[in-house]
Amino acid sequence: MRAIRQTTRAASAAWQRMASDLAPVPMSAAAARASSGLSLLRADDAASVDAELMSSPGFSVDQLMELAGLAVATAVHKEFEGLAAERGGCLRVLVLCGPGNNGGDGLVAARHLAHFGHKPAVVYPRMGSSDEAKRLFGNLLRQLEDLDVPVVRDATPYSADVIRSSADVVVDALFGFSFKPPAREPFASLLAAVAEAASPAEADGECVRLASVDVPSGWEVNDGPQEGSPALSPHCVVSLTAPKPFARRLGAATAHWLGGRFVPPSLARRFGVEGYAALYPAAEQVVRLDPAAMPW
Ligand SMILES: NC(=O)C1=CN([C@@H]2O[C@H](COP(=O)(O)OP(=O)(O)OC[C@H]3O[C@@H](n4cnc5c(N)ncnc54)[C@H](OP(=O)(O)O)[C@@H]3O)[C@@H](O)[C@H]2O)[C@@H](O)CC1
Ligand SMILES: [K+]
Repeated sequence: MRAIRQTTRAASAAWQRMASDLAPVPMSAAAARASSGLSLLRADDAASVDAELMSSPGFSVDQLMELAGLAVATAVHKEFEGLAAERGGCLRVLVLCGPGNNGGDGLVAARHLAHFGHKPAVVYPRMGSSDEAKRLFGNLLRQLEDLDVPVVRDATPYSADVIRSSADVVVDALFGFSFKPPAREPFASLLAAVAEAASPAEADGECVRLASVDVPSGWEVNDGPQEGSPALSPHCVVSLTAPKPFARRLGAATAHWLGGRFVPPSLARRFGVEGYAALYPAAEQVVRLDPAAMPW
């Protein structure tokens, strides 16, 4: 009898061990995001994806920038279609371009916005000084000149009032995933002016609409707005390749678009971002993300 009880106890313990092995283990939030392929791309991983695209699939920076800038222009056009209709179909778009590739995306976007029938103007205070930067950005500037898009190199006249009176929409292409806060001049003053111009003016509640390319400039890529520096509140963000972790800090009122539909699945999988490809409808180059459907 005692032997039977011992055998029964041993069997029950073995069963409990087996049952606990089979029970679903609660997933960490990060593991859940990775398994859905909808991870957020931290700044250093975004730089790695960029570098790998240019080494292993052999993309040139011109190719990627062209697709990124076209996605930005398309998202801006779609997001502000209602406003454009109120303005007779043509928006005055002030495109603020920084010294790196985020600024290059802005130069490309300005060209496509002109082709879409809008009226872009570019502020481009500082261009990279390497031979490669001079070639790449020099070509983009010449292409804008051919379309009679004005390019201003001095940012100092751009106060909040000047921005409000000269633009319906501001495209913020000042800094992307390589930004390290705090912003230095002349960008710090320009950011303060844009932040003010994009907040409803007390007098009439009118403000320019602000679209940020990849990252709202001045925000830390992984952590979001920084205390003590002017924080942009964009109406719309166009993430490229995959959203970065700052996306958790976007308010519900901010439209979030995704573009940069060029990452091969094998590379995307290695960074847990392969799920974004399925969100694009048919041949669209951009998709408006539904925050409720994102695991972050
Ligand atoms: N695969 C993709 O997704 C693709 C991404 N693309 C785009 O590239 C973007 C990343 O471009 P990126 O690496 O050139 O860097 P970006 O953020 O433009 O800025 C670097 C510049 O800013 C400067 N700078 C930094 N901090 C500063 C400060 N506090 N105050 C003042 N200046 C400061 C820095 O100067 P430095 O500090 O080095 O002197 C340097 O000159 C990415 O977000 C996306 O938009 C597409 O074009 C192609 C495909
Ligand atoms: K930006």
